[in-house]
Amino acid sequence: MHRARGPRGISGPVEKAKDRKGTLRRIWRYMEMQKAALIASVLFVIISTLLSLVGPYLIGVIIDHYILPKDMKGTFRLLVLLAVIYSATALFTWLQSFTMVRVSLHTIRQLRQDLYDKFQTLSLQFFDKRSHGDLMSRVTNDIESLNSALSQSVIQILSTVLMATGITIAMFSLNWVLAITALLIIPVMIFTTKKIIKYSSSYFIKRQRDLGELNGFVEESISGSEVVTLFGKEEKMNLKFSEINESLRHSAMNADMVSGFVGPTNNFINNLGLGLLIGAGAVMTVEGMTTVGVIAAFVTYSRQFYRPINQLSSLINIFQSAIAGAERVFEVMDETPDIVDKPNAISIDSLKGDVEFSQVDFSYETGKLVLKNIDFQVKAGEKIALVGPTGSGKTTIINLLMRFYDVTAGEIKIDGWNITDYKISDLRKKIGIVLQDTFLFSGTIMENIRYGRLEATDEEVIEAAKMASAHNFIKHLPNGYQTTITSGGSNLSQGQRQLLAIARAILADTDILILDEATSSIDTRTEMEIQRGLNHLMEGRTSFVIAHRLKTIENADQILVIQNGEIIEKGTHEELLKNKGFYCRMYEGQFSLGEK
Ligand SMILES: Nc1ncnc2c1ncn2[C@@H]1O[C@H](COP(=O)(O)OP(=O)(O)OP(=O)(O)O)[C@@H](O)[C@H]1O
Repeated sequence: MHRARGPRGISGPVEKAKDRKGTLRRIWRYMEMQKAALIASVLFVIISTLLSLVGPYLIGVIIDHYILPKDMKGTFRLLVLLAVIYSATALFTWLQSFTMVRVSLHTIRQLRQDLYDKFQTLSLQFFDKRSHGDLMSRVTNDIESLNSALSQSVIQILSTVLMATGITIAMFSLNWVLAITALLIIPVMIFTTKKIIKYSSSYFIKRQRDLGELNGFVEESISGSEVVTLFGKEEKMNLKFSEINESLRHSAMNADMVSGFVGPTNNFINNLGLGLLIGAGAVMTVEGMTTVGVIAAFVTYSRQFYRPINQLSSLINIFQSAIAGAERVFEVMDETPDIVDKPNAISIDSLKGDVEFSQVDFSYETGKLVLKNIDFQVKAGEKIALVGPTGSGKTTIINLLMRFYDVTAGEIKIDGWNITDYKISDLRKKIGIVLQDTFLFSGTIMENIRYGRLEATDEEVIEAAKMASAHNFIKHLPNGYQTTITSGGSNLSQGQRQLLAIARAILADTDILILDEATSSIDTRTEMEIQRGLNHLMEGRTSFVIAHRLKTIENADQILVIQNGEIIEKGTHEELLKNKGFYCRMYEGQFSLGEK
């Protein structure tokens, strides 16, 4: 989430962590690994703060004891000392931020790694429940805001507090009347800043909302650009966009204008305070209660004092929202993976391919059964077709077989063992999928096919492409197997993408195969090639085919007709036709539409 931030660090409403202590403790556990660097950094902060306290004091001494008595040599000597002190301050400030950035980056790297590792262990069920944008934002924004909080705000908060304490002590030890005069101005400053922030925060909320709406709108119109063009809605979208854009300009302007008052107002109050200090100092000097040098020291101190105090509230805000972000990251880390290997999970090199579903029930959300009493057996090497209306549960059966989800009741066995007995990664490796929407990544055709088995040689890749009937079209591409595919494969036709997926699956040579047939129409020639490729692929392998055109499954060993999560008919094509049930009606429906 983008956080609106006004000038001079004034921000919109700050999100607070629910369990701040617990989250801090966990962040600490990460930072602890860098203990030495952390201690060094704190030490550097203390040294640089102490050094910057010496400066103003020394200026007072120079004025009173050297400049006023006209001791030029002594003045010069002390000026050199002052230069050394200021240089050392700069050096230690740099050292302190350098070590802290290191600590922070190491911490963040570990955190990011842990979060990524965690993602790998979570099931699809977890990802179903959350928006991808939200998860992405945890990996990027939340971790990044923690990074900037750790590398900057923590140290700044510490140095501000140290500095404020140090200056207060120094002021009181120099002259308590002047100290009280200088401090008087602080409550006034805090009070006015608070008032302005309170007034501007409603504008910030509005700006944040407008910004969110704008981002959402842009995201939608980019991802839906085809649909927009198709329906000729460009003009309407443009109008809507300029409306939101204008609204954002308006709210951002209000927010920035109001918060822009803070800086000048504080400056004004600062100067007022300074005037007061000098006035009081002048009277006291005349009365012999203080010296010009002390006034000079006070002026410098109060400059050093007000600036960090001004920033403190925004620093604390940054820190708080970073803690809230960290809490969201930890939330993901605390998810217990619901699908894990059993302690003695079996490793497998190969599967024979006997599959059995016994009275399997399943629900994605508790209480809403998507599959009811699914019961069937498949012998190794058989071809099983799953047919049924959309939403009937065909993909869900496959999801269960791959163990993307675990059954709610009943059991699934492969080669006589419950699938929960196998190592999940082994099981998934032995089951190949050719999906409707083939996943192609940007890279060459060769690389995309090789994704099926990374150690395959070029010859093996070409052999697989030949078996898949993909070789012909690849050969005619400008760069053959070296042709680059744009991400998602948009420079290939749907049929060509399917052929590549088949080649990939042939290369992967898995023991069980799942085919999700393409729904979109493909020209007859490519269709025949795909069919030929698929027949090669399915030969001797247990294959599950989610079929949309019944023509392609006439030769299946078993057809399961699914409706509303139940198997309503089961048998071969001929048997089901004879039954004159649902399948028969579907088949005749497609036949009369000329699909046969
Ligand atoms: N991740 C999910 N979370 C919740 N419900 C889901 C999820 N996936 C699918 N469903 C629901 O489960 C039911 C079965 O869906 P499934 O995808 O298995 O149907 P399908 O037969 O494969 O449909 P299609 O032919 O359209 O692909 C549907 O009602 C669907 O809305």
